[in-house]
Amino acid sequence: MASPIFPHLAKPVKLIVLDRDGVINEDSDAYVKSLAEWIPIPGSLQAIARLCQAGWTVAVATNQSGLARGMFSATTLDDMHLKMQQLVMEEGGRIDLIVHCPHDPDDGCECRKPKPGLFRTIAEHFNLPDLKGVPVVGDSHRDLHAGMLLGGEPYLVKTGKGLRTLEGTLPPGTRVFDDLAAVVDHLLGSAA
Ligand SMILES: O=P(O)(O)OC[C@@H](O)[C@H]1O[C@@H](OP(=O)(O)O)[C@@H](O)[C@@H](O)[C@@H]1O
Ligand SMILES: [Mg+2]
Ligand SMILES: [Zn+2]
Repeated sequence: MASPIFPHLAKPVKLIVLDRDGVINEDSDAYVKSLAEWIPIPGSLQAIARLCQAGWTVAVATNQSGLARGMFSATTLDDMHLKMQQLVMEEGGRIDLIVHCPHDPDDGCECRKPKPGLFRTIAEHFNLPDLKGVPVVGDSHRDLHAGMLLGGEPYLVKTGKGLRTLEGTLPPGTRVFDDLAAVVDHLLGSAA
């Protein structure tokens, strides 16, 4: 948060925003519809815990149109996020905020990525004017685009739909890594 008197002394905000499907857990073209289908990507939960232990705040921004499509209930989604939170906590970390878009693509909402609504909610939650300098990690172009609209720094992972996304044109300045664990190695300076 910029200090009102000495903005140049404002501490850098160690906040990161993660996409869910294809970054934290395995994605599926048939949607992740149940607790059993919510399977962590190897290394991702531990990567989140390493960030937390280094003083980072972790937020998740996810499109969940499967709700509007009737593929799973809000209760099932809550159960998935409880499982995600519990597994991260077992690794010694925590997820500070999870925001999701429950709408159908045709609903014309403001929160479905690539629109910036979820990222605006995250910035407001942490009393930030924007997400300048905040890493935004995704496997789809819409994740990166939405985060950049608030000033976020785009990071693409090759997990989930990442390799497909790589076939297209990436936003300028996008950094590409194999997976979330490699992004965290980079951010914590522990990359070999
Ligand atoms: O990657 P995040 O945002 O966490 O979640 C993506 C999911 O909500 C689903 O989003 C769908 O896109 P449509 O919503 O049908 O366009 C499809 O891409 C599914 O394969 C995917 O599982
Ligand atoms: Mg995704
Ligand atoms: Zn929405």
